[in-house]
Amino acid sequence: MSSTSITPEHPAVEVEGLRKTYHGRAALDGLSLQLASGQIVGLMGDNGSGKTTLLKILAGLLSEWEGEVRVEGRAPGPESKAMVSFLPDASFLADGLRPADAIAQYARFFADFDEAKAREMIDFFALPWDLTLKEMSKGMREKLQISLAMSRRARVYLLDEPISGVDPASRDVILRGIISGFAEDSLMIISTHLIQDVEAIVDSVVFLRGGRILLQGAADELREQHQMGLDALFRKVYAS
Ligand SMILES: Nc1ncnc2c1ncn2[C@@H]1O[C@H](COP(=O)(O)OP(=O)(O)OP(=O)(O)O)[C@@H](O)[C@H]1O
Repeated sequence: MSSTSITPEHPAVEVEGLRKTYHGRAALDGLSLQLASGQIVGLMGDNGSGKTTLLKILAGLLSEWEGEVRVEGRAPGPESKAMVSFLPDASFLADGLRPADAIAQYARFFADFDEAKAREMIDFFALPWDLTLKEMSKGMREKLQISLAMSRRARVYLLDEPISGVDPASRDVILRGIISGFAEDSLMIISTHLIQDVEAIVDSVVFLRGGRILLQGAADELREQHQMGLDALFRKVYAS
């Protein structure tokens, strides 16, 4: 992906000395990170390592943290939020909505939302137009939410565990949908435990542990340097 990207003047995401505590305990502990656009980044880490906390801060959904955060050169706020499409790990749509209602809701909320693209993705995923979210399976809901999140013309896409809880065949379909929706000059960060599943689509990875970066780099370089796949590398560095 990176070979066709344009080089922006500033990284799409810049984080310096980011610290976030909950009840005095650090979820992010002085984290620094710079990510250029034009790539898909795998954000990986064990349970509680701070992935969701980081994504929520980048999405402008959490306050009361210390450090410097810039998204497309702006501090998290209304301006940065307009450029960020965030897919939370839990369902965020009302149970009674059907796909067309959800599309209408997104169109009202987001100026950069492309309704036609959302319809295309929903058809790509072969989702039923007549079912409400409540009547859909978890995998179907996940696909619908991904269709909506990917149909914004955002500069930064933040996907929190987009393939957790769906069967392996659906994971592949979801990842294909995600790639088809990815504009190559934007930045996408995908948090996941399922490294093997995303390995083929990520350009670079960030491994978190205890709210800090354990390892970061281009996927190809890490594979070459360590002579192993990212999944094996993850297991090795987290076991040590
Ligand atoms: N609302 C909250 N109140 C208190 N503690 C929280 C809250 N949200 C997160 N934490 C704590 O912050 C730390 C980081 O949590 P976070 O959800 O960011 O990790 P994660 O890497 O996304 O984990 P997982 O892989 O399990 O989803 C954990 O210790 C968690 O208990």
